[in-house]
Amino acid sequence: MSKPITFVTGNKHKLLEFQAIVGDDSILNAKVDLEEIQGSINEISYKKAKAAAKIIKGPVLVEDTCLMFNALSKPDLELPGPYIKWFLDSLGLEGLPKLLAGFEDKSAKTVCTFGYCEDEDSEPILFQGVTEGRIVDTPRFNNDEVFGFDPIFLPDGFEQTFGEMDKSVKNTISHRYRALEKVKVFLKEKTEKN
Ligand SMILES: O=c1[nH]c(=O)c2ncn([C@@H]3O[C@H](COP(=O)(O)OP(=O)(O)OP(=O)(O)O)[C@@H](O)[C@H]3O)c2[nH]1
Ligand SMILES: [Mg+2]
Repeated sequence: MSKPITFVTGNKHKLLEFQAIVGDDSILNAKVDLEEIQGSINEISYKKAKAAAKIIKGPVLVEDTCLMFNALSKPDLELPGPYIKWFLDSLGLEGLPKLLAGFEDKSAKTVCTFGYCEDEDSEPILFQGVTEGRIVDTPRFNNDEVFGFDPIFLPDGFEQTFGEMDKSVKNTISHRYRALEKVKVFLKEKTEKN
């Protein structure tokens, strides 16, 4: 029988969304804060997957999430991009939209990149999901517990930010959902081969 897969993340909100979207009890979880290199979105998830496989000594899934402000970005340079965690830490939800104060273009993208790695000697495989939207000036949320930048991201075609909408809605349009749709196809094909 093949070894169980472990989803490695230090973020409990990611884990809850992952479980709601994937609904597969056979996937284990390990709470490890993996080292995150400076680099492109794909390089970061690639290295996270390698590092996790080395620690877990078995097949792993990891993910890295970016928030990209189009006015601040150019091809292959997403900002705040993978550094959104540190921008959030230092500016807070109230401060982040101010980065766009001098720009008319408030459009943004959330990008989620899952990495699957069979073991530390294998090449990680990446799966990406993107949701387009824009940044609102003032945080808007309903849930008691706020997840990251959800309250300032308004997905295209919706009137509620990720922070206001029901989780069941976010989990059918989010960057994480779109990346996991690809992961699910991959895991299904892998199971069928074994
Ligand atoms: O509003 C949000 N909606 C989301 O859907 C979402 N997904 C991630 N984030 C935040 O963006 C940063 C990513 O950094 P990140 O990918 O390195 O995550 P992390 O360090 O928290 O966990 P991990 O690296 O152990 O998996 C962190 O501040 C996360 O809280 C989100 N915020
Ligand atoms: Mg991280």
